[in-house]
Amino acid sequence: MKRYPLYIDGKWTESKNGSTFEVLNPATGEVVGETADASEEDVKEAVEAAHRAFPEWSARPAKERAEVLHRVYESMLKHRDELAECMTLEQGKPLAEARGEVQYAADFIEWYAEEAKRVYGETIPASASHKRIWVLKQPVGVVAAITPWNFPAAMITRKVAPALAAGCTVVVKPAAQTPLTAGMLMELFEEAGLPAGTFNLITGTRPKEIGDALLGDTRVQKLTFTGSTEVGKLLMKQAADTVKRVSLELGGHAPFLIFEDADLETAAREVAASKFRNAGQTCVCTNRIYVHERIREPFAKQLADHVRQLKVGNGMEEGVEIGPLIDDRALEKVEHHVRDAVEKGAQVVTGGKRLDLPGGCYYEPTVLTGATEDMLVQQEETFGPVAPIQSFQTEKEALHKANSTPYGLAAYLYTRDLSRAIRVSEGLEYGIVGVNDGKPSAAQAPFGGFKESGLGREGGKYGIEEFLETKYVSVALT
Ligand SMILES: NC(=O)c1ccc[n+]([C@@H]2O[C@H](COP(=O)([O-])OP(=O)(O)OC[C@H]3O[C@@H](n4cnc5c(N)ncnc54)[C@H](O)[C@@H]3O)[C@@H](O)[C@H]2O)c1
Ligand SMILES: O=C[C@H](O)CS(=O)(=O)O
Repeated sequence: MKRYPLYIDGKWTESKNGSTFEVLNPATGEVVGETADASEEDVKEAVEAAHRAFPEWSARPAKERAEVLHRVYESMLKHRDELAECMTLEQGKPLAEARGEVQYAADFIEWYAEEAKRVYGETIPASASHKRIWVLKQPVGVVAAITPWNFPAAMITRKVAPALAAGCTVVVKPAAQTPLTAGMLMELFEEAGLPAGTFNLITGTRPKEIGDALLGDTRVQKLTFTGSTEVGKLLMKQAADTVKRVSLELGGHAPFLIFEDADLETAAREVAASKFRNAGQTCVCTNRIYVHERIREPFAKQLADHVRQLKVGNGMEEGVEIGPLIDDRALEKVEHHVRDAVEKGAQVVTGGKRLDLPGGCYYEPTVLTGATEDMLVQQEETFGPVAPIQSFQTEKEALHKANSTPYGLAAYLYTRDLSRAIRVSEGLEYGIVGVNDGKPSAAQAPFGGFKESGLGREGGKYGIEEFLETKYVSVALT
């Protein structure tokens, strides 16, 4: 069983009050680990360590910062199976997905190791002949990073990699459901030779207390948060008190538009790839499926046939494709959404109930037809393996329905008509659009949302900008 203290100022340390908490396996309910339960005092010490470490780390040549990140990248790949197993034990995703997440998480480290050396400034022709103007990019300072449970590795490296590359120092607070993967990552960063205080890890079961301590500390210049829109709004308000820079990666409610020229088998495969990844617990999962009325029935059959083949079970078993939901509360939300849909007239084509496997929070991968906009599945992020289908008649109607939500993270469409693909992609009010592609996420692309799905971008050349300030210097020649 894994056990991790806090990691503050280059040292593993118990929480000030000595308290710890257990980590449960969502597939079995068994205890799989234990970590320290931080208090406000521990958070203050972590921020102090990050503040103290900032001058040296930010002054290091970018090449040296890049070399540390490259060592972390190599180490993650070397320890991929151990990291994946740890992730599956505490989060539940199937091993194959967990191994994929380790690679995805490592890709951010690699990308920002390279990006560190390309933080360029510029010169601007001054309007006065005796003046010179140049623009600098400088690290913002101490960063507080708060991350969710559904991608225990990637949501940390997608923040820590650009922050460290830019010369910032960080305090990371992972979700209480998945602190063990964070601890393993911390070990790899420590082995890579990060200076003390550069990366600090705070785990705990009192997120508000920890968040209040981070957001209330004037030494913390930046908050980068990934999680629900509800909590994101709270933190954005809190950050205003000290005008902290804020990056928010929030909730999604992705539509998938299937046009009448779609290849049904391929379209069903892409919808399933988007919908059922991590048992439907990703921010970019398809939540709403809009199918042209002429192909609604054959598409629904195609998708249901595909879904019935999916193997549900403990993610530690090779071949399992759908693991458990993270906890009972998540399971009850999915049940509530399906019950509400059926009560309002939806039909269950396959699935539609919890799976009574021993100890776990399992729900059958489900396909519904006859969905209508008044149903909860069409209004809220289900965050579970439920695929509600409804039909549309025109492109304009499909686009209107797709955009009729406060969310704007990811959207998808399937068509073989290039003009339609371009027209609809441009019309979708979303930060990420997959055209015939149900899994568009990649470390080199700018991941982020419109509207209430967030602020800022993570990944690609854009992601490091979130950790940089822009300064210009004007020199009058004497
Ligand atoms: N846009 C993205 O990139 C992205 C990625 C993953 C997950 N998400 C979203 O995250 C949600 C699922 O993750 P979750 O259940 O962990 O979300 P959550 O908002 O409940 O928790 C996210 C993190 O915030 C912490 N937290 C909760 N309340 C807090 C408070 N008052 N003050 C400070 N910290 C607090 C939690 O402990 C956790 O570490 C979904 O809505 C999903 O769409 C978005
Ligand atoms: O759920 C959140 C992740 O950001 C999804 S992805 O793996 O980045 O697509």
